[in-house]
Amino acid sequence: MSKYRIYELAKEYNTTSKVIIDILARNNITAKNHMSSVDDAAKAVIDRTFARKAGVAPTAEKNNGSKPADAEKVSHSDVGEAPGRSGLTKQSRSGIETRHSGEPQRSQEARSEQSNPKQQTKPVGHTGQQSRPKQQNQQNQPNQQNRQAQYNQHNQQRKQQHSPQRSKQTPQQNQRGQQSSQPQRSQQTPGQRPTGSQHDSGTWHNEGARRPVQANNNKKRGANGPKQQQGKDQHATGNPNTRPSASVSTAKTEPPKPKTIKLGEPLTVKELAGKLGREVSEVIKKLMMLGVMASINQEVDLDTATILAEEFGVKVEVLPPEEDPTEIPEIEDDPGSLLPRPPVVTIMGHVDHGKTSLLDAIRQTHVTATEAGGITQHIGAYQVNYQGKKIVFLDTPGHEAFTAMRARGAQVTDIAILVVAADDGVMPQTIEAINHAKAAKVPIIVAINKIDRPGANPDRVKQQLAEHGLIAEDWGGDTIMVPVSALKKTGLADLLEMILLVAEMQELKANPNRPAYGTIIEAQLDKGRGPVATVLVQKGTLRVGDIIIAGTAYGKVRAMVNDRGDKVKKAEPATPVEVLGLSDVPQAGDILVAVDDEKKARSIAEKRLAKKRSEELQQAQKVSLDDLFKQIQEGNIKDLNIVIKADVQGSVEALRQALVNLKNKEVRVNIVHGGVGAINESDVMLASASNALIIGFNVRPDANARKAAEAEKVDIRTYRVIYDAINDVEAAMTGMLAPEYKEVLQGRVEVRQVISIPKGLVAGSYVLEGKITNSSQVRVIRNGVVVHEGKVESLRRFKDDVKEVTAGFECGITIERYRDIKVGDIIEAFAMEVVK
Ligand SMILES: Nc1nc2c(ncn2[C@@H]2O[C@H](COP(=O)(O)OP(=O)(O)OP(=O)(O)O)[C@@H](O)[C@H]2O)c(=O)[nH]1
Repeated sequence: MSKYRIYELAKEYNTTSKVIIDILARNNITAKNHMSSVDDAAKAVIDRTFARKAGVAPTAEKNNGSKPADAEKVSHSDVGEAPGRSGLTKQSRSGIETRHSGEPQRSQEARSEQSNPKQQTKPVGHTGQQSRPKQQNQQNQPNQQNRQAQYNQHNQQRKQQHSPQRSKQTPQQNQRGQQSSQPQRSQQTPGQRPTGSQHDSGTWHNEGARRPVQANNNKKRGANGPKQQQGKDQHATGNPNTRPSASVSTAKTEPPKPKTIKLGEPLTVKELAGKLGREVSEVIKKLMMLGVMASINQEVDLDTATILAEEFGVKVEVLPPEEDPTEIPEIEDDPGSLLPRPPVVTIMGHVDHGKTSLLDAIRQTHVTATEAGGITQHIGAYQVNYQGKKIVFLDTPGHEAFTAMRARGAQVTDIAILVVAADDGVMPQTIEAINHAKAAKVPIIVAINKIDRPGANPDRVKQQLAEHGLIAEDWGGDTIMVPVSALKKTGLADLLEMILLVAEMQELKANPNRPAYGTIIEAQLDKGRGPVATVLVQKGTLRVGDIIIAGTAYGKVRAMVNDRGDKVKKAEPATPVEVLGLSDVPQAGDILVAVDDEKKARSIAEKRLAKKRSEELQQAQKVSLDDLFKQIQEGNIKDLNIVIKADVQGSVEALRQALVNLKNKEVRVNIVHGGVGAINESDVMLASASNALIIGFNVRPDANARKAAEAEKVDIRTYRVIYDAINDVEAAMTGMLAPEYKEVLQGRVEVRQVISIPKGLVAGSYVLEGKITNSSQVRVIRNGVVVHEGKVESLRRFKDDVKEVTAGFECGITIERYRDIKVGDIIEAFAMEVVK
């Protein structure tokens, strides 16, 4: 019969003597103090009690307060002594240490859950702590199997009782809790180890250090990641005390994941990932799933960014676009402030159909005649009074001006008058004019002109126009067609009446009581008056003294002159006036706006100028034979557009055929236009618009074309031999165009003695730096001035010809066809190298 001291039992169970005495007392066994001895029966009671209560904190112990140090000891030894636990990282060990030393709250919680030191092995069944029971068994010998079974059973019960969420664990997790996890662990990669440790309460505090690896693993494991996250969350939820520390460490290591982001403009994938708090790779992957292939620095438009953000569960707040500093916000007019205004009319039509004649006829009949003594001044637009109502005619016939303005965003015309000669009928430019007016959604009134002519056939004109969608009213359509004769001045009143009628239907209105807004119709630099611009005021009233900005020009209105040459102080809507006082000559179609601050006007104008310059620089990117190959390589050019001009049609065709056949894998030659005659401005404009280069064979560009080509950065190449043209284009396409050279300095030589020989002069010299060779090009410099440039004729050391002489050596140099060498001259040796 063995005897056991109370203190020995207490020591065995890592508890206090009082706990042992209390347990014995409850079992009617008396033990006075820690030195008291008890028999086997009492020992069995203690063993049973601890085995049964494993995992439950005995009240007595709670009351006594377990010793954290004890708990630590167990934990440490558990971990530290576990043989073959290489999978348990140092991190998780240190995690346990951290838990006890740095997180008293957690220790408390751990204590309360694990009052029994054996319960330190609570995570049995969790992958990270498998060896603990075993190790514990080494320490606590009796009834170990029994206790182990009881412990496991209890542990399972406890999980179910105390952690409702845990019961929701995935089967896998439950399995882990019940079975030995060794097989599972063996399946895990080292990177997965922390997952098991997650269930080890101690490792929560080490999350921060481990998280990046985990994040990686999650990425690698794909679907496993969220599951593990879920498991972790469950754990955290099931154990409220652990939650704060867990969430704190999460916040520390993971980028914040916003619920809402603000986007204002397209941004790169990298920037977007940053805003979303995601890895760039995640964003790229999601984009790929959306069918968008993008690299890290590629821009994503707002729509795509919004869809992508929503995929991540992030709401997007779209910010209004940033204000363009070169733009002046338009003033919205209150409908109540609008008053009727005169219509603005443009006359269009085919060449020689009588546009100018018609304009003149109207002006003479209704301006000069009605305004007695009035001098009609050409300012690009004029007002006509008819039946007490005003009509503004733009005195810039032809659709070029009309479309040029439209291209600049200015819509000045309310009504288009299409002049068609009754004898000639519809011609190519008539059709163009119809299309331009239609594109601008401007109503058309047809003036069938020259009805006085013997061959005039208005019905044929109507017939032809009907084919282009303009059906005369008397034919059941809605296009007003007025027969007129500009020469005989007949039908003009009818035409004006119709203009007023159409204008009335359009209900043209503007607010005269606001800062002026208008369009530049014409502008030029006047020798005496400086920049002069004709402005059609469209809204508001322009006054002398107003601060204005028009395109890149700005200034203060110094004076205004109307179409009759009168000085005026103000111009109301639909009034054309000449304006003086601008800093520069604006372009036709520029918008003129009156602003309140001259500084602001200047600043905006300067910004516009800078913008224009940068746009011009971009224009320089136009195709040219010199950089064709580079552009092809950069993928900028797939079609090489060419305009061909030649002296005869045969040459045009020959060139066209030969050039088209030059196509290769990367680029295809496309002849946008081929014509006979000198290269003119219109060829250049066409080439500019279609990013083409111009090839001229036996023709030259005229002065205007040259100027335009310079301005538009259009490459013009002229040839006298057809094969040269073909060879050049071919060479440019393959990057074999005659190379450029650059100068490379080889060395500097000082002339110290001049020796006269029968053939000429030898410069007895000393190479100061670098070298000079017998094939060097040389520059003779005297007192800093270049006095000669040529080539080395001979290079000698003593009496021998040498190929080169380097720094620190003397030599004799003769220079081709140069005899004026002097002592003290510096000879610069250089070579021309090909620029790659
Ligand atoms: N018989 C007759 N001749 C006219 C009439 N109108 C214009 N002409 C003549 O037609 C020719 C061309 O007239 P323009 O007014 O210069 O024609 P346009 O359309 O302005 O021509 P471009 O400015 O070159 O486009 C001139 O010789 C005019 O005298 C008309 O009503 N009857």
